[in-house]
Order: sequence, then C-alpha cells, then structure tokens
Amino acid sequence: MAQQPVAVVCVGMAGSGKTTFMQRINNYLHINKKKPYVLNLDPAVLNVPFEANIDIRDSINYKEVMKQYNLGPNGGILTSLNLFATKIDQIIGLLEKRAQPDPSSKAVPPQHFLVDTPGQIEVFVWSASGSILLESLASSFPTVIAYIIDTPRTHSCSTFMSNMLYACSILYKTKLPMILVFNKTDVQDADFAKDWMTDFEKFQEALQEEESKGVFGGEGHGGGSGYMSSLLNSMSLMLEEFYSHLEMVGVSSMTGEGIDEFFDAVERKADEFNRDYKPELERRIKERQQEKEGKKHEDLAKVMEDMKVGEKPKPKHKEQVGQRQDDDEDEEDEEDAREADEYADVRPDDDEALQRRYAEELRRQGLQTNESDRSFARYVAQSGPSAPR
Ligand SMILES: Nc1nc2c(ncn2[C@@H]2O[C@H](COP(=O)(O)OP(=O)(O)OP(=O)(O)O)[C@@H](O)[C@H]2O)c(=O)[nH]1
Repeated sequence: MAQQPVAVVCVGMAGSGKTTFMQRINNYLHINKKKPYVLNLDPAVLNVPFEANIDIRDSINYKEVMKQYNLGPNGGILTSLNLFATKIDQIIGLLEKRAQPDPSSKAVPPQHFLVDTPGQIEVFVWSASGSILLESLASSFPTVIAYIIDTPRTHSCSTFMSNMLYACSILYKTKLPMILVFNKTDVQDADFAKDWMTDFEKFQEALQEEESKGVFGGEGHGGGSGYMSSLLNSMSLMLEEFYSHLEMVGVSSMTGEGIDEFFDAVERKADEFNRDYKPELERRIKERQQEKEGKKHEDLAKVMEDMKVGEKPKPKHKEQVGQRQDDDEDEEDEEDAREADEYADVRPDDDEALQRRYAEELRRQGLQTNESDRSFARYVAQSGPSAPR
C-alpha cells in the first residue's frame, strides 16, 4: 500500500522563527526531490516566503472580516479561521486527491503536507475551528505537531519551564504526537535543553546556579524567590513523564543544521501516530457519532411527541384549517407546522446547517481575494456547502 503523506503542523510563539523554519523545511524537501504540499492558515500574515498551495488568504480577507464584524486583530484571526473551517471538507477532499498518484501525469504525490499556523498560538490551538481543522486533518492523514521554540530565549530555567508547560498544554489539547523544535541553534546550542529534559539533577543544578548568581528568571531580571525555585523543582519532576513522550531536535532555520534529524523525528512520530494515536482517534470519532446519533433519535422522539404521533392519526393541516372557526388558531397552527418543517430540515445535522449559513455569509460578502492556488479558490467558490468529500 502506498504510504500516506504526513501532515506537519508548525505552531510556535510569535518570533520563535516558525515562518523561517517552514521556509527551511520546504526548501529541504524540494532539494531532496520530495516536493511537499503547503498550507498557510495564518490569515494575518503579510508575506510568506514560500509558495503556499492552499492559502487561507485566498478565500478569507482578514482585514475585511475585522471591518465587517467590528473585531480586533485576534478576533479577526479567530473569525477568519471559523469561516475557513466551514470549508474543511473541501480542503480534506483536495488533500486526499493530491495524495493519490495522478495517472495523467508523472508527478509523484507529496509525502508531506506542511501547515503554517498563526503566531497567536492560543487562537489556533484553543479555538473550536483550530480543533476542527486539526482533527479533520488527523482523521485522514498521520499528523504531527512541530512546536517551534526560540532557544536563546529559553535558556533560563523559568522561561524553559514556561515553554515546557505551554508545550504540555498543546499536547493535551491536540492529543497529537509532538516534536519540540529548538530553533536558532546557530545562536544558542540546544544541548542544555536535552540535558534538562533527560536529567532532573542537571536542571536542579542550573536552578541553583541561577539563584546563586542572582539571575533567576533570565535576561537580567535577577531576584526570584524560594517559592519559585521550589515550584520549578517540583514541576521538573512532574514533567519527567511528559518529556518521555516527546521528541526534541535542535535546528537552525538560518543555516539548515538539524533539519535531517527533524525529518527522522517526523518519521518516528508518524509511525507512533499510526500505532497509538489513530486507534484512539477513531474510537473518539465513533463515540461522538454514536452520541450524535443518540441525540438525533432523542430529538426525533421529542418532535414526534410534540406532534402526538402514535396516538390517533391527526387530520391533515388543511383539513384542520377547514374544520376550525377561529382565524387566530388557524394562523398559530400554520406557524407551528412551518416551524416543525424547518426544524425537521435543520436538526438532523446542525453542522451542515451551520456550514451552509457560513458559506452563504461568505458568498454574500464576496470574501474572495487573491489567487495563489487558483484550483482551490475555484473549487471553494463553485462548490456548495455539501460538496463531495
Ligand atoms: N539566528 C537565527 N535567527 C532566526 C532563525 N530562525 C528565525 N530567525 C529570526 O527570528 C526572527 C523571527 O522569525 P520569523 O520566522 O518571522 O518568526 P515567526 O515565528 O514566524 O514570527 P511571527 O510571524 O511573528 O509569528 C526573524 O528575525 C528571523 O530572521 C534561526 O534559526 N537563527
């Protein structure tokens, strides 16, 4: 069986070097004749130094979203992601198509989907649309999170620990295999991080050293308190188990150092995804479908009960109208029937109805701008809300 492409989703704090890293791995794959398929999910980025095959900016105009909905920068990014998430079926369909060999051309299907995300991590990782995008991706392809860390800025014990806790929260939220990418190793070697992650005592030593030198907190903040260092000590003990589930690599997006190791780690994590994560993900999806199915039956039962189906057959609405005298009652009945009809249409699949509304809103506002991937834009513009997967 042909190997499925691996989706590598890059997340990282603003300034960690995420975009430079994306550019570097994209370049690396091109040089090694493994042309990737690239997705940009950052609606607010002005320039991307690589060519994105699917670019959120092609279908969503972030500035227009901010203006129309009267939002600030983060709200604008979030709403843009929400609007984009309504197209996830088409995007996954497109990726699945790209993953298949094309008999009409000699082009080899990509082995990697590279995904760039907004620098505001929380907007992506903690939003419903971020979850939808990640989960949809993971239900079709092995998906790995690459968490980019600014190594020189993580050299002190407290910033290192803050970063690890953040990584921990992303891991628990996404439930996907993760690689910690210590970037900018041309400026600061990442060996210290490897030591701290594998040897608790080394972290303690560093902590004591920082305290004795009065540079606790790093970057000349100095001071700190006994309370902080004992907290960090306990944290590092607690995180031992968490570290054992992670891959860490040191890279320099500037020089290209460590990129080979990064792709080795991606391969290992993709295997882990297929072995451990996929069954769990499938179980969760099945559970949710069953829940949804149960709710649908419950709703249907309620509607039936409201309509008193199962007692004696109710006369048809028109006949009722003919039999009744009171005009007001007639109107009320008509209204009820209309509502019941609408209800029957909408309830069976709330998501689809929501998608339809989003899609209509998008079309109404003409939020269709640049065209870096014409095929995708055309696909999105032409397809209805229930386009084939
Ligand atoms: N020395 C060095 N600098 C780097 C490296 N990677 C990125 N940088 C620099 O770090 C700064 C931020 O890099 P970006 O790639 O824009 O970071 P980002 O995380 O995408 O930032 P946002 O776009 O704000 O989310 C830039 O000045 C880069 O030149 C690296 O490996 N080494």
